[in-house]
Amino acid sequence: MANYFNSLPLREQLNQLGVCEFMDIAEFADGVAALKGKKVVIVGAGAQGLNQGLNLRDSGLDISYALRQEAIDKKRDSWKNATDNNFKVGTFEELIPGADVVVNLTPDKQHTAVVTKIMPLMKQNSTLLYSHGFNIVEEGMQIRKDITVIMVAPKCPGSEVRAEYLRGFGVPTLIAVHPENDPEGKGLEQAKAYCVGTGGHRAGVLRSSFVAEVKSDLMGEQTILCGLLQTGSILSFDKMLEKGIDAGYASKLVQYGVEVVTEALKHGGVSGMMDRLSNPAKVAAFKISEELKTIMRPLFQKHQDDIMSGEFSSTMMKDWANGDANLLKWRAETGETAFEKTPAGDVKIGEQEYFDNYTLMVAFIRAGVELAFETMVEAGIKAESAYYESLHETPLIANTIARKKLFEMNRVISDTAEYGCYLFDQACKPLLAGFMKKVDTDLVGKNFNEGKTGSVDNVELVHINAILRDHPVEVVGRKLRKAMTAMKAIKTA
Ligand SMILES: NC(=O)C1=CN([C@@H]2O[C@H](COP(=O)(O)OP(=O)(O)OC[C@H]3O[C@@H](n4cnc5c(N)ncnc54)[C@H](OP(=O)(O)O)[C@@H]3O)[C@@H](O)[C@H]2O)C=CC1
Ligand SMILES: CC[C@](O)(C(C)=O)C(=O)O
Ligand SMILES: [Mg+2]
Ligand SMILES: [Mg+2]
Repeated sequence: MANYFNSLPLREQLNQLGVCEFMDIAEFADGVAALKGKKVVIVGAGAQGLNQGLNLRDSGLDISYALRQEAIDKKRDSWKNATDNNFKVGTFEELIPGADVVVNLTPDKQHTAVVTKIMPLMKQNSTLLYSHGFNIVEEGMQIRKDITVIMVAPKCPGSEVRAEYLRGFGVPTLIAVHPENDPEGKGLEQAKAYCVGTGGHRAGVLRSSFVAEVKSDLMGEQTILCGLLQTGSILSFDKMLEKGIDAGYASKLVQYGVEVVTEALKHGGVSGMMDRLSNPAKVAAFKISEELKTIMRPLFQKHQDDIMSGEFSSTMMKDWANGDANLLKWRAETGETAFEKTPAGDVKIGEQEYFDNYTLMVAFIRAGVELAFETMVEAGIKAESAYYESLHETPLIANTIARKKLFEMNRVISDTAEYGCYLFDQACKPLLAGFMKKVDTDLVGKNFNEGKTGSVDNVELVHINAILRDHPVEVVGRKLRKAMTAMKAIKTA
């Protein structure tokens, strides 16, 4: 097998990279009809598998789980997830032959092995569904030509796919049909029906391509969504300890601060988040984030370049072949950081205090969101796709850090995302060493406004507000958030 993207002529690469059409909710008027009465068999009952299955069943679809024999024999978590929720569970041999749609929600590193096993069992003209295009695009998996291959990719961790559905909302989703496998032309209707079943149509759906989804998803998860939230959290906590801030306070500020700060992002974009600062703090955060953008831009561009060229995928696949040596090493190192090992203190921190005492995280998030968006767009990814991957998903990842720190984030995201997150973190921390030397407690741990005159140059402030509001991520964001009519605010800590 060879990297599918690299096998395409440049013209077709750009064509598939540029597939991105915001779908009007009226296009989902048929609901789940295209899959009603069909047998949908999910392979894998993990973060995505279980939560998508719960939503799909609640949406009236026939859902069962095909698990590995050993998972059944040893009653592993996947078996417990499925049986505890009263789903029918069977082996590949028992369930795949009768399936109309087989949903592959196993880890990316297992896809080739899993698809090789299940494809011979799949009936003629059935459908294979992915939630990430890595196996098709980066590994170049060839699927039997009578099988329809589609993708429904939630831009969100599995736990939030379920949580937002239960709130009556959903998560932004990319849907796609693999152009090499749509023999009966039914792929798009089935992908739309599946998307309705997960609730994604309520949050916003992009008709995308396998190529566009992979190249944007890998970039978002490695940089702003996971990598920078990890690096920013660890550096912020270490700086507060260095400066003598109480460890319990520091831990709570970092663990819950990213959720509180990004909740403002969710509703008002970058400018909405920045507006929560005092004007003097906003000016400072703007200047700091400009400096952060300058320092980190080459790293963001390297990640995007390596994703486009296939260098990232081949590097990660070498680690797969080496028993996940780096993944496991970096996971262990993260677990040993002071932030991860220090419990949040039993201390009251008001919602506004998270903004006033954590200006640094606001600066990190503005820099990361804009950098990720700018880098994706300059690489040919369309603005709507870049928005979902750089801004909209950030608060949903922050929710996982608030739950149980970086451990929880890295547990619920995919192994692919976890590997990319560590890859970024390993490079970004030393890159920011010089910058962090200048950071003091007014930016992290104490109220920025304390002991300051509070004066602001009005002309400068008007200029900064215009720059923030006119950034392309804000322009596309205002349009997409308008479509998310049912989005619910969450009760933050
Ligand atoms: N995590 C996320 O939030 C997101 C993930 N995705 C994509 O969704 C897919 C699934 O990811 P995710 O939910 O994180 O995966 P998880 O690691 O959470 O779950 C994997 C599931 O697959 C099973 N499994 C593992 N290896 C095999 C195998 N060789 N054969 C059969 N079953 C196997 C596991 O059960 P057991 O080991 O017990 O057999 C488990 O139930 C990936 O393609 C990922 O990129 C997309 C968007 C977000
Ligand atoms: C952000 C990581 C992710 O892409 C996701 C939850 O969307 C993943 O692969 O887990
Ligand atoms: Mg993703
Ligand atoms: Mg991903």
